Amino acid sequence: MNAALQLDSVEYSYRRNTALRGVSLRLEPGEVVAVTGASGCGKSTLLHCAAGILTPGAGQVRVAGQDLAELPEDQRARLRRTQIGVVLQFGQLVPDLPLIDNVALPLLLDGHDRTDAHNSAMGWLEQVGIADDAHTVPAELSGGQTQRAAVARALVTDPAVVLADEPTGSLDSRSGQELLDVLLQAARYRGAALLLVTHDNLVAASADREVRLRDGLVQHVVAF
Ligand SMILES: Nc1ncnc2c1ncn2[C@@H]1O[C@H](COP(=O)(O)OP(=O)(O)OP(=O)(O)O)[C@@H](O)[C@H]1O
Repeated sequence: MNAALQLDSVEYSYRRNTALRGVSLRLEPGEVVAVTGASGCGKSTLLHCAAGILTPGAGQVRVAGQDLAELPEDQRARLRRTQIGVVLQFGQLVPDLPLIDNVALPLLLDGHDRTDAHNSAMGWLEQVGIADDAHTVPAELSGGQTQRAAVARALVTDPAVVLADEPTGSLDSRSGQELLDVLLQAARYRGAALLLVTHDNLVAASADREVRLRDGLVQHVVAF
């Protein structure tokens, strides 16, 4: 069976600054992997390569069996839109759009009917516990609420892979734990593979495996 996400010998350099030196990683559907390591070791670069935001200088990234580099641009964009959900530290929601529209956006961009998209968005807002805020704009909500909406938006297309870069980093510990629970439950419930970049040992311990990077290489892997 295809891995949900597979990285083979991925290298990436920012001009002369080499951030990844050949990282390989495989996530099965439903698996949760934490990527840890000191600041600057390459965690975010790894996540951005997995998301197709950055193109590796060498190596391969496969999502649901498809090599991102081999797809024509329009198919790659569609794969990214439908099979990869991304949650960043500060939700990245559209500020002027009510939550329901923010969450429905990936479906609308993919050509779904407006009513269906809104129904799915509402279902996800319920699942992450903020259905009452569906018609509120992000600026009027707390960081914890907007991050929940970001999780809903990342999952609304039923992606094969969810990539989260310090998703709890802007939250106090209680809101952070609640958000993590929402993310873990949602990913496991749907069978999405979850790659979680974190500095936090407690967050890492909630994963199935911890992949520790050092200077752009996998230093070691811990299975929990
Ligand atoms: N846009 C950029 N231009 C040049 N160098 C960069 C850029 N982004 C990251 N780097 C460098 O690449 C290396 C890896 O950075 P990256 O952000 O992936 O690390 P990180 O482990 O996510 O760090 P942090 O935990 O601080 O977020 C670092 O040396 C960093 O300085």
